Amino acid sequence: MIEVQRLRKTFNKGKVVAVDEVSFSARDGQITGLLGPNGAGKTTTLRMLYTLLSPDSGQMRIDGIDPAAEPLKVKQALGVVPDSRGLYDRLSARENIRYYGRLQGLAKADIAERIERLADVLDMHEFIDRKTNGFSQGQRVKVAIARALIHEPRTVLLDEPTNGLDVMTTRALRGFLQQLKAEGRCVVLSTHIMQEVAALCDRIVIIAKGRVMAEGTADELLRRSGRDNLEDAFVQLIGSDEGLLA
Ligand SMILES: Nc1ncnc2c1ncn2[C@@H]1O[C@H](COP(=O)(O)OP(=O)(O)OP(=O)(O)O)[C@@H](O)[C@H]1O
Repeated sequence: MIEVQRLRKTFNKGKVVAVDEVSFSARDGQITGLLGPNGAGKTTTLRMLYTLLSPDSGQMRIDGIDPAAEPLKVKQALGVVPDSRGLYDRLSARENIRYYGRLQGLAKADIAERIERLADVLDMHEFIDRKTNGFSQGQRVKVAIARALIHEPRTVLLDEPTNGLDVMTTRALRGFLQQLKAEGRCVVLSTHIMQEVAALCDRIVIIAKGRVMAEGTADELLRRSGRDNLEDAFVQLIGSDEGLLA
């Protein structure tokens, strides 16, 4: 469970307000989507949650833990797929994932067994022992996801996870995220693709210009906007369709 209250982050000595009093919650057993155009503040919000940035003000709790006060504890509780997938190119996929398992303090045998399981569900066997240098986008995302999940975190944050993926890989990834949800995990993803939130998310947090414009289920957002399709509802709630992809 994630709870965010009045989170604020500025850059360039306060001139750029990236995140402006953002509040939302994300529950276990649900997929929550942060939907917003480019530059809305999605990545900055996620970075604060996973302790890469510290907020100027506001509160965050992940399963009751404050990332600012207990960053190590939060790192153990979270699985993160960041926007830059950041793999070690000279290591194989298996070595990349194993390295994270070791950082999380897992036993070698457990890591080996979990890598096999993740390679099965993410269909990675064909490339698991190749160096990641030269990997396709889809292969890189799969390694980043396996790496994020090696310690079986309760909460999973994914920054634009389907960016650059083809239709088949996107479908497979969506199925995988549904599986994480069915296991009772709290899944939060950011995207600027409307179809993605419509297809996948139980709750949608619409962000634009650093602010939450609306939050709710797809049905609630439709009702609130008075529109009969999500695309029109999003445009109505954000005030523009600039930067959003259908
Ligand atoms: N390190 C930084 N220094 C200065 N400005 C930044 C920094 N990081 C983010 N910003 C600015 O903060 C705003 C929000 O950026 P952010 O990356 O959070 O948006 P986003 O919603 O993730 O967008 P996208 O969909 O393009 O990834 C933008 O105006 C961006 O230029």
